[in-house]
Amino acid sequence: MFWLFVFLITFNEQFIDMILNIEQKINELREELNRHNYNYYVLDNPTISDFEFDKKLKELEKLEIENPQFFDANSPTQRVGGEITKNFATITHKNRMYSLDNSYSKEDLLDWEKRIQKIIGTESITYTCELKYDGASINLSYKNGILENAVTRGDGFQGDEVTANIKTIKSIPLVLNKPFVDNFEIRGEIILPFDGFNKMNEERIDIGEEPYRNPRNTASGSLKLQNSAEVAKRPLDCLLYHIVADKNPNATHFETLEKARELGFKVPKAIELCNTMEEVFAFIEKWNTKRFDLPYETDGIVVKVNSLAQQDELGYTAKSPRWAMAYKFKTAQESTVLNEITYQVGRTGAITPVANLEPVQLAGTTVKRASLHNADQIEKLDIRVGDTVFVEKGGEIIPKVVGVDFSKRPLNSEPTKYISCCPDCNTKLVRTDGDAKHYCPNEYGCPTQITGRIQHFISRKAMNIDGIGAETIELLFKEGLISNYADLYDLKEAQIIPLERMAEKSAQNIIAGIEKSKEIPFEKVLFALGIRFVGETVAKKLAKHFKSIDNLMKASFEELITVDEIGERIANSVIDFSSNLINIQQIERLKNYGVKLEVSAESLLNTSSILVGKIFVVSGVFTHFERNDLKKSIEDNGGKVASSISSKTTYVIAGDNMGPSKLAKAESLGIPIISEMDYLNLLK
Ligand SMILES: NC(=O)c1ccc[n+]([C@@H]2O[C@H](COP(=O)([O-])OP(=O)(O)OC[C@H]3O[C@@H](n4cnc5c(N)ncnc54)[C@H](O)[C@@H]3O)[C@@H](O)[C@H]2O)c1
Ligand SMILES: [Zn+2]
Repeated sequence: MFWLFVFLITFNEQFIDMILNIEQKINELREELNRHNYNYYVLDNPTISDFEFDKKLKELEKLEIENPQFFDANSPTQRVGGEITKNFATITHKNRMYSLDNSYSKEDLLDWEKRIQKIIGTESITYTCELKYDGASINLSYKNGILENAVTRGDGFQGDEVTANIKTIKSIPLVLNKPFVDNFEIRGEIILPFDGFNKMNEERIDIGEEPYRNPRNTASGSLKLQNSAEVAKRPLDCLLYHIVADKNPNATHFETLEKARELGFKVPKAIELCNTMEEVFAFIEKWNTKRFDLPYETDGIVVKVNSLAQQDELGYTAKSPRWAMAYKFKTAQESTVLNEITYQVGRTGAITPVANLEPVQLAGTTVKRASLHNADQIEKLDIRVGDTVFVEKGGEIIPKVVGVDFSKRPLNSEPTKYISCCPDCNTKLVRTDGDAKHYCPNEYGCPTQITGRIQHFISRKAMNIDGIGAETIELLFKEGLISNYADLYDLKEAQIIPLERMAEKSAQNIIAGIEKSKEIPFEKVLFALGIRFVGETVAKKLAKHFKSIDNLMKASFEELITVDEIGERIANSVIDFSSNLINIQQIERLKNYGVKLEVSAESLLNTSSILVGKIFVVSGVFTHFERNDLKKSIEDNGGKVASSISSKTTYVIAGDNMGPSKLAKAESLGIPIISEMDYLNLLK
């Protein structure tokens, strides 16, 4: 009896322990997943892979189903992951926005089919198969054929009103070209096609900034920018996949999508009707490889019950429709051995660590090198030479190392020590607060920075010098013929002919190309100078505003930041450049050689000085002008455009939907608010 008693107590204690452990585990998982949701949706900066995230979510789901006493309506399994922000007006969705249930295998899809067959009471179900576009979800509301507003998914109940940003996307119709029901919502995904993404990154690399990680996070981050003129510069697009309408005249999802396409919406062509799961699997197989040819990222396919009546019957769980199921493709990932970490120096001195890999086949290409981003990334993932690492390739140009297979770590492995000195000139590297990268500060003595700067100077978007390539610059530098871009204009044919792989003809071409670059307009010369953070667009703005290098180099910090879109960081960089003696001397030399360092007479002709001394703030959406053209017109006529209202503002030009805070500020300071027609009258 006594022993039985002891047994029962211990058994009970063990049981209680187990339950406590489960509760703790559930809480830990919930906390962790909430944190990842925040990083992913709010910061657009995930710290684990989607696969890992989904695995943890499934683990939590399983524990919750097995232990229903710990149910919580706020669990990440019960809620859509996004959040609303304080930066935009909050709008409550008329119809809730859901997420999608995910599956990774054909068995999962067959299980799903069984579940829904049981609910509907029939075996024969027709499906629509679509691609799953990887971006940020958006809900567009149309009233009487006109776009009323655009709202992000947010937490599914409420989202951020980002209409002004969405209006910058050319493929979204503001007015429908055909009648449809008076009120409806259409849902889609805001994406950033690879082309545009890669171009944006080239520009960032050009001005010495860290490239964006992937199109999805960049698209989603773009939607949350405060300045829609900035959004307009990003080549976003919108792919539509769902209409919600009280009086939808169509009986099926497929027909509704075709209707949406007729109305002028971009509905991708890769949509198919499937009458069996076999056909669904064939669709999956086809796109599993064809997806690499698409101009944008897809992370899977979505299978939807086609009949809208059956969709109604199936309804929704707390988080997703029962009538749809996503099937996720495995990311193109391989593991291979990391042989060496090398470090590249950019023209701005930024150091980039590069993984040199045992060659591996990945999504149709052989990968030998992959990006490691920066020191933090190496430390966070604990990447070491000799490790077997996972390499992923999306549509980005450079594949990336995403993790380590710790089970294969060699016994003698040692943590990676990030370099502390420049691999090229041995100068001690610096890293400023808030900067992810290390820099070599030896701007004018570091060989790679010197040649990098000259290579940038001659590049196509800059001085566009024919006849010289990157290797020629290296050769000329090595031979001691040039050590900065001004030296190019001193080169003589006779100095070039004797060099390796050179002949009279090539030497002539080089000299002719350099000579011709003297015709390149000032704005391109300004870009070619390689001032940090002064990319192509900023160079244009500065050239237009200051008209000559002398004016620019004399400009004060205050004057610089009054120029539209020039912030403190660029202003400081221009001032640093202008106060450096080496630069001052080089600019003087370029001037003497006849390089264009001021705006030419003809480009001054199209302009007037009617608005000189007047400062404008432009707010809202306009009918006659595109916002950027309006700004250009002000500047062309000598006026200045400022981004915020102050006592110095002369006029505020207001279009539709002017922000209420701007309106209040203008009124409180007594600044006249004029329409675009009033503005045109000013020019007469
Ligand atoms: N790595 C992380 O830290 C982290 C954190 C949170 C979420 N995530 C990832 O985000 C995803 C979860 O996000 P989610 O809730 O947005 O779900 P989801 O992206 O898996 O699927 C739902 C969304 O798919 C989109 N979609 C694209 N094409 C569609 C189509 N043809 N039809 C219908 N919808 C379509 C819709 O916007 C919809 O809201 C998971 O893949 C998860 O791994 C990752
Ligand atoms: Zn260096």
